[in-house]
Amino acid sequence: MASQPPFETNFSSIFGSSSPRSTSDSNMVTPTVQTARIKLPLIDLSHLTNGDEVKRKRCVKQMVEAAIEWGFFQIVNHGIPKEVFDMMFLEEKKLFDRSFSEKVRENFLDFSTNCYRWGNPNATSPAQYSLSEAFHITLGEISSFPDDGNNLRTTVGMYVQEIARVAQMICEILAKQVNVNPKYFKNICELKNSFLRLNKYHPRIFGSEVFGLVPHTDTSFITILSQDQIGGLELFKNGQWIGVKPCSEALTVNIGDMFQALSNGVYQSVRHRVISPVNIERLSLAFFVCPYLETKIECFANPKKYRSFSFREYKEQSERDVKETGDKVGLSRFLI
Ligand SMILES: O=C(O)CCC(=O)C(=O)O
Ligand SMILES: [Fe+2]
Repeated sequence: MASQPPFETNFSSIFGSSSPRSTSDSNMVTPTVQTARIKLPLIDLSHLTNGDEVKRKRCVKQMVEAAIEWGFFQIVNHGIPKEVFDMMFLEEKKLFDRSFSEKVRENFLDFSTNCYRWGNPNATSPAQYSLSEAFHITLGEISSFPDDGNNLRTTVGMYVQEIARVAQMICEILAKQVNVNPKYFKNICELKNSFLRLNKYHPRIFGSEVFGLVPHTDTSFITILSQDQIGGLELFKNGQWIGVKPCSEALTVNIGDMFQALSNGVYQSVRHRVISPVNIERLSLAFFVCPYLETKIECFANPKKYRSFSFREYKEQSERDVKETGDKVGLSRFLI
């Protein structure tokens, strides 16, 4: 049974028969606006705990500067064993290799409704279509996962526990620098609304104007991404798209909308996208640190840039905007 979603049929049913096809030419072309491939600021987390106060302060400073200037950085020496990633990527691959008809089935592996996503049913133009599939797994549902003999539950549980520890440390550091009580992020593992998104990008079958994942900002406080060595992630900075070089052993961290709001716009939730790989698949794992739905997001600075709102309000507004326009409007809706 085929595991791949019917992207081509779906695409032509949304956009008609004029779907952009890949040609040998367009296979070679990356979107015209991309200009450079860079290494993000690389932060060595071992300096936070090795007892050298000068190095610890320098490490904190680097992280804060990266969050302000780039909204993105990479971290190494985070303390998560390589085997944890190897096991998680293996389980991710096995999950995506299940047949498409199984993956779309209601209650597949007891996952929550709408946890499996592919394409983009709300796309109003090819540039809003994503040539990828994803599973969203919230922390809250991991404990109720069935043990189906495939190690999925134990592996996801172990992965999330490790990532959440690193996420909490980063959130606390970033919070302190913008006068938010670090306790705000205490017990991230208890934050049942945080979730893991498993992404699978398919080899390019349409023209290069169809992305692996459409340009977006993350709704989270921060997102921690683990990716293979294929590459394709790009971020928007100073009016141009910049490709991020994958760096082995490193995790990519980016600021999401909630931290931009909480920091009164000091930290940047930067738009990013994924370019479809050519002739190869790409897997990634994104962990999104999110609050409870009723959590009020309110910055402590004055004058305030954004009015306060609940996370539920933000998500519902974004969902409405995506349905109506194919794209989320985001924080600009909450400017004072
Ligand atoms: O896979 C990637 O490189 C990025 C994933 C991403 O941006 C997301 O899941 O929000
Ligand atoms: Fe993202």
